[in-house]
Amino acid sequence: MALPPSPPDAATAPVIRMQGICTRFGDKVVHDQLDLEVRKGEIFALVGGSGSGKSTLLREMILLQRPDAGTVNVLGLDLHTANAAQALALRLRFGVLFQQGGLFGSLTVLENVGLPLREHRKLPSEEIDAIAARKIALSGLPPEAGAQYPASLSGGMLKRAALARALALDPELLFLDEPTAGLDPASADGLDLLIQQLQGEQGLTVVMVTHDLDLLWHAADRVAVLADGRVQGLGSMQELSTLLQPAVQTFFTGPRAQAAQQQYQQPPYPTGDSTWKPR
Ligand SMILES: Nc1ncnc2c1ncn2[C@@H]1O[C@H](COP(=O)(O)OP(=O)(O)OP(=O)(O)O)[C@@H](O)[C@H]1O
Repeated sequence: MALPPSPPDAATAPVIRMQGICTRFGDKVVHDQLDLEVRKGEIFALVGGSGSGKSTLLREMILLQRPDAGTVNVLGLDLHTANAAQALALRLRFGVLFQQGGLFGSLTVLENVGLPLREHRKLPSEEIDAIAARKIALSGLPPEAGAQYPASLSGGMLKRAALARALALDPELLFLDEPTAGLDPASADGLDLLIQQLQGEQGLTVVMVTHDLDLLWHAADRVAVLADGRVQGLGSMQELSTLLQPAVQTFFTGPRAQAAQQQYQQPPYPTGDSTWKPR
């Protein structure tokens, strides 16, 4: 007698499943029968050369764009057949940090972070401010940052404020488009740690597009390398480093790539510290 199918393992069940994705702009084929799965609770990175279709893929996951063919399923909802109400309900379950931050310059940080709550939750104003203040703290900003306007913030603080807003509605999924782009190394390192902390403490699934090799080595659980319209390699950076495909090897050759790998393999921890473990 045939055994019943085993139930999906909740720990590794896909929260995003893309199958047979084809995307074209005019004659240009960006995705060609691309398949991809993101598992619950992981930090998943999309990498690839310029124009390889990373941002387009991210836009297809967050309902900003439709592929020409294929299916996209996010948190159990098939985006192709979803109606407007289902799509809106899904949007409220994920947060997005766009590359430019996207904060409103005429609003304070506290008002910016509170905006999604004002739009989508019927809560008293004081409660919204209190939640927004908690998200600001969670994002590593000092409480006084809430009263500041975006123009007076540094690049690193702006990213954290935008992250606080992306977290306002307690998302299950967090999408990050080049989260460390344009940041000085110290701010970028701070954001690396924050992303890992959020994933660990809030149980978030994180999907990010990045070129930041340090972020990939230190934070990403799995990395998908896009080239020629498909995923050419998938795994941890350690696993990818053993693959020979040229599109994958790009991330492991050259002085910057090697410096990032060495830094990961020789972290600054006291020698003899047996409690330290690499991710
Ligand atoms: N709305 C659009 N209209 C026409 N072409 C587009 C559009 N959006 C993206 N493209 C093209 O699709 C290709 C993939 O773009 P995409 O932004 O997804 O690449 P990417 O991998 O994110 O690149 P980068 O790392 O440079 O940001 C590029 O050649 C781009 O010019």
